[in-house]
Amino acid sequence: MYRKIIYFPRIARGFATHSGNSLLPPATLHLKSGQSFFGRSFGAPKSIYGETVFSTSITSYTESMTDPSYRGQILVFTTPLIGNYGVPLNTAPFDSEDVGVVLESQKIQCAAVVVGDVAEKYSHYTATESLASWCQRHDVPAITGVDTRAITRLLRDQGTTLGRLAVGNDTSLPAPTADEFWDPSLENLVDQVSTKEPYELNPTGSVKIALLDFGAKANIQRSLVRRGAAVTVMPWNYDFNAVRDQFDGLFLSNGPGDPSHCMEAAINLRRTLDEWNKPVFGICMGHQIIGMAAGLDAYRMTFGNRGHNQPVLALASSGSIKAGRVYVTSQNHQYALKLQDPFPQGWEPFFINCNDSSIEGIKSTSDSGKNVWGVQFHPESAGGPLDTIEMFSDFLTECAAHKSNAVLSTGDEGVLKMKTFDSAPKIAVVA
Ligand SMILES: NC(=O)CC[C@H](N)C(=O)O
Repeated sequence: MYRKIIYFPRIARGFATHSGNSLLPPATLHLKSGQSFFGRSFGAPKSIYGETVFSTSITSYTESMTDPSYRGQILVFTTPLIGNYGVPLNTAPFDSEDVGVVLESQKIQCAAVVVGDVAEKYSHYTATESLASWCQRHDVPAITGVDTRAITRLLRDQGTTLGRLAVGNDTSLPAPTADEFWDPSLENLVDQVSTKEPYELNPTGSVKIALLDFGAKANIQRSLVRRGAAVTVMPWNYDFNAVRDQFDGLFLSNGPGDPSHCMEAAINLRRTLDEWNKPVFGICMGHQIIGMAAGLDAYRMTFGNRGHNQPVLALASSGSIKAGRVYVTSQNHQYALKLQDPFPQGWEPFFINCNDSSIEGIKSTSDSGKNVWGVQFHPESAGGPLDTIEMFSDFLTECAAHKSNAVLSTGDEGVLKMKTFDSAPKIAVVA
């Protein structure tokens, strides 16, 4: 028996927002647990199913929405006003670093977005369109005018919940029955977003990195390329062992869905780790694959961690990371590695989450003869803090250690941002 709870649209709070605008078509978010939230549609005029998750990030809706790890998810933003800085042109060269996009991939990856108040007017010097027009152009439905706090409190209590966003005429249909909901975690979403063919970025770079693409965010690629790496991006299940001698290091990217669909990659990696001693670094899904190859289990968290202010405590020192320090990190995950005692031989916990004590990183022990790191969070940010960005330099420095002619550069993300501002039009202050 599902509880039937009805939440009515919020009263509009801002003059420049859509909420409560009765000219917009109706939209309803149905949760499989029985609750329905009524609002207005500002995206594509179509209805979808997905997994309803919330993000506590206060900025970077553009980066989150283009992150392939959000594939299949109905993304609820807890920040009430979303869209106020619009959306930039995704192919503009200003920050592309030769990876082809400004945002995190070519298109919107999440299934839908849910916001309290969408900003109709936007203002930013790089913006070329509104959030609403971007969603419509990418055929992604969106709802505004719902109580995102109420939705988030439900999701925190009952966990990530399957949902349906019904738009327009579909809002007059009854809520779907339990078996009509689509569960994206049953599918191998990685296979849907990973590159089908290998390709190279910055081929003249002197340190050769193979990147297994589980749904890589562009800023991971930029963070490697900016530091001087040549990056060969490979499908997630590529037989890296057949070509590994050509590379100085292996990188495993982030990616959507349940990591157990990628067991094949963990088995391949286990062989790599047994037979190859060069550095390996993994982020989020990549970290989970490293853990599975090391013999750890991954489990599904209640509501995961999605946001840009997740504190993690370093338990060990390595490169720029100092044991005992807390780093603020960007995160987007539903699964995590299980803490076990003892840890598999040759491995140790690297970071732990200060809020929920989940594992945030693992590394090979210093006496293992290996250089392997996995982190559950996103050192590349986009969006979020750059506290751990130097982990890319740490990784590439280790990859270059056996080469006499390697030329690496500092990433200088902060400096790059200043350069971007140098070329910006003057900001007019309106009284
Ligand atoms: N961002 C990621 O790589 C997420 C990894 C995995 N899909 C999870 O949800 O835990």
